[in-house]
Amino acid sequence: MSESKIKVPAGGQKIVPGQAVPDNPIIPFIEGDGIGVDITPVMIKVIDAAVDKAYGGRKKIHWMEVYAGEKSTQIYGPDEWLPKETFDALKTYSVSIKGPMTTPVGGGIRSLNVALRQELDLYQCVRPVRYFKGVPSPLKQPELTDMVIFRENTEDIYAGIEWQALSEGAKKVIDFLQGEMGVRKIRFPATSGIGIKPVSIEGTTRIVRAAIRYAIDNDRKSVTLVHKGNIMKFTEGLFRDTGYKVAQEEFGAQPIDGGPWCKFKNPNTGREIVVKDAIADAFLQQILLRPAEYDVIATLNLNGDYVSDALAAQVGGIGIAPGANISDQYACFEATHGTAPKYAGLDKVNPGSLILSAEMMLRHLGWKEAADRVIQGMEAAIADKQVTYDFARLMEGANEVSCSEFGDAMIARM
Ligand SMILES: NC(=O)C1=CN([C@@H]2O[C@H](COP(=O)(O)OP(=O)(O)OC[C@H]3O[C@@H](n4cnc5c(N)ncnc54)[C@H](OP(=O)(O)O)[C@@H]3O)[C@@H](O)[C@H]2O)C=CC1
Ligand SMILES: O=C(O)CCC(=O)C(=O)O
Ligand SMILES: [Mg+2]
Repeated sequence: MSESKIKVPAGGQKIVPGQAVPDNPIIPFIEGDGIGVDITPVMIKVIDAAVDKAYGGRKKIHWMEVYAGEKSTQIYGPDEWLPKETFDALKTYSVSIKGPMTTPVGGGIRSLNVALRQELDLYQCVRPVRYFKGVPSPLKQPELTDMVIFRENTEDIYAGIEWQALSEGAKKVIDFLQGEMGVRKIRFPATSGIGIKPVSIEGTTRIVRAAIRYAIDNDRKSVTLVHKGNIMKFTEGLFRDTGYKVAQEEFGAQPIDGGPWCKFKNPNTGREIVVKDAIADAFLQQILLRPAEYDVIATLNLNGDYVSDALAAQVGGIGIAPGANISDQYACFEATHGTAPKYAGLDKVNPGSLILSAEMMLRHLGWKEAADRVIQGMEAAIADKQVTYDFARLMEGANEVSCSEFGDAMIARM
């Protein structure tokens, strides 16, 4: 067996699901490709400072680097994009954080990000979208956008089940569809690539359940099922119908005016939670024109990907868009954006999205006081107009700072 490349930090302890989080947890992190080299060290510095300021040395994260993506190929060998010991560490230590990883277009390796989500069954991609005062936005009232996206993270066309045009596999699938299933709608059968879109009752039930539970726990007003079920009836339509069923059967929601919208009383607060749906194209215009009408969003994998970036832009861009990938056992936090390769190594981009992803991680650990410090530092740095290029180019009188200087500006204001 080859020697482990992972150095387990002395003095740290494992987080065990179902048990109290230790004061010295070991948290594995993947640096990430592209701008990962810029944002990941800044995130660690900011989070360490927040934890220290909140707990005066009583609690401390023991960071443990694990490898995936380009760095992994340098350390383990040319074809080792996602080593087994990385998977094992993410499972063993339960809670982790990662930088972005590159996925080539058209060919080459399949997404490592998607592979991680599928392998660990991280079925909830949770992406909160909120406005920080002072951030430049294309909207007149960006503060009206306050949503939390629950994106299904393991199914859909995003699962990557495809056959390349002109390949033996594509020919076989097309022959089967035409010969055995009576399909007549493939316009150019000889030159089509083929993709499969699995959407299940089980997968939909668990993501919608998670979204509704979140709405209950966080006293939110509505959960909107976003789908394209008018066109893709047996996949996206199934998502909508199953979503309403979960609301009615598991949470006792009652139809409004004969349905399909329904509502139930939040058992904690007595306030009503409405469960409704929107067709994805209409939803994308509504979030711009009437954002205040949307709150918690439950949607399929590909829609969730598009909606995440669109909503991030409404509140100032992808530089401050955090996220979490969560299963019933594990959690791996990551920003919404990618590797932004043209900025890699320039100490330029906004580290806010990864820092806010780590802030979600602190709340997940129950370290609320440290998470509050992070928000305080972020709000104050932006209010003082100490911002990275992405905000500075759209703000009057801003002082443009580097990626690492933004982290320092946050720490100085916690
Ligand atoms: N979870 C993951 O690991 C993800 C990985 N990816 C992968 O990343 C690679 C690059 O994808 P790409 O489509 O370019 O999308 P990116 O999200 O990487 O970048 C697109 C643009 O968004 C802006 N941006 C991104 N991150 C930041 C930041 N931290 N601060 C400020 N601005 C930022 C920049 O805009 P501007 O040019 O205006 O300055 C950038 O050019 C692809 O291989 C893709 O597959 C993509 C998404 C998620
Ligand atoms: O895996 C990738 O490269 C892209 C993933 C992505 O865009 C996302 O999850 O938001
Ligand atoms: Mg995306």
